[in-house]
Amino acid sequence: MIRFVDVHKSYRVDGRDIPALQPFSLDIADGEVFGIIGLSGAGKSTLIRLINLLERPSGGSIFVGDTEMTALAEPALRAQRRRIGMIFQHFNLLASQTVADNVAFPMRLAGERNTAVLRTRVDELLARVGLTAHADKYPSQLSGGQKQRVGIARALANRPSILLCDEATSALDPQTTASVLELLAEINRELKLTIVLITHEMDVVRRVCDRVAVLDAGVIVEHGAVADVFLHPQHATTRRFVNEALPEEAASELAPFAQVPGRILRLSFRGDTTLTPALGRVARETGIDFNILAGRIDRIKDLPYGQLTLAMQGAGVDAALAALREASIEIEELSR
Ligand SMILES: Nc1ncnc2c1ncn2[C@@H]1O[C@H](COP(=O)(O)OP(=O)(O)OP(=O)(O)O)[C@@H](O)[C@H]1O
Repeated sequence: MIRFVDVHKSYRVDGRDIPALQPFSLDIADGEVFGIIGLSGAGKSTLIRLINLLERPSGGSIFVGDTEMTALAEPALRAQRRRIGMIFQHFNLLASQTVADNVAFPMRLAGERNTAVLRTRVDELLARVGLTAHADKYPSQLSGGQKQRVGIARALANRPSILLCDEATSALDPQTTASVLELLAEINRELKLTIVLITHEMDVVRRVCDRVAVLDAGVIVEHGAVADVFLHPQHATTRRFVNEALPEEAASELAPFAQVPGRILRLSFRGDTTLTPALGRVARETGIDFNILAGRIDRIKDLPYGQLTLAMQGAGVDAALAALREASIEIEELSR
């Protein structure tokens, strides 16, 4: 468990304290993928760097497991930091060292000198990230996605229990982003590692995170299970992020429905309800008519979900809505 208790952070600039994070408390559970999303300057980097105390909080306590990080002196803190791996937007690899030496670097730093041990571990890590054939290359000979895989292998070298990802896919194209996110999900599943990632893209959150916190100007305005936040965003900033990830839905809300007869409804299906023909059955049973205006079927991490915006008409609409709710379909009435 990573636990923030009444933590806040200000930076001192020209003798003045500039607040970066307002007081907050937050728990991140062992083994989960936790996303922190926010616009530039919202405080994401500050928040993630508090976990390994690359930034010290101005107040409050931070715990990793049973250890109060904020109470540790420098040598003990260095030892604790080895339990926390980190990857970065611009990879931060050593240009003059090979892939294998980059991966071995944190082990050497931790005092490992046995070349056989180092080689075995490096081989194992490079196999995990799919770079066995690239061990003797230099970073400049690799693509962005390959560099980030080296970054991931290096971050895992000392067998951390937490992996911090600081905008790890922001410099990558969409296809490479997808494959790096898939690798992070696999590492989370197989190594049971806790992953905390910061991003400004809701799609990154949708693909890999279990829970998410939304940061807006230093304040956590919303946090919860990704499916809940995604399907029912409460805060204006969250809605903006969700609309970026679901452009068709956003467009459908703006479409001029004035010409369409009936009540405009948005139905959300999650998990098993996406697989049942509930809408057809309810329409037959209640005699309503419906006209589909927009829709999408996708996944939130491993959870299939669907959203349909439709116009529904007929005497049986209220009975139909009750029957759909009975079938665990969420319904929102959209105003025109
Ligand atoms: N070392 C620093 N000294 C002074 N102010 C800082 C420092 N680091 C960050 N800040 C300020 O703190 C606020 C939060 O910055 P932070 O980098 O945490 O945000 P962010 O959400 O990660 O932004 P980005 O996505 O642009 O990296 C900003 O107003 C920023 O200018």
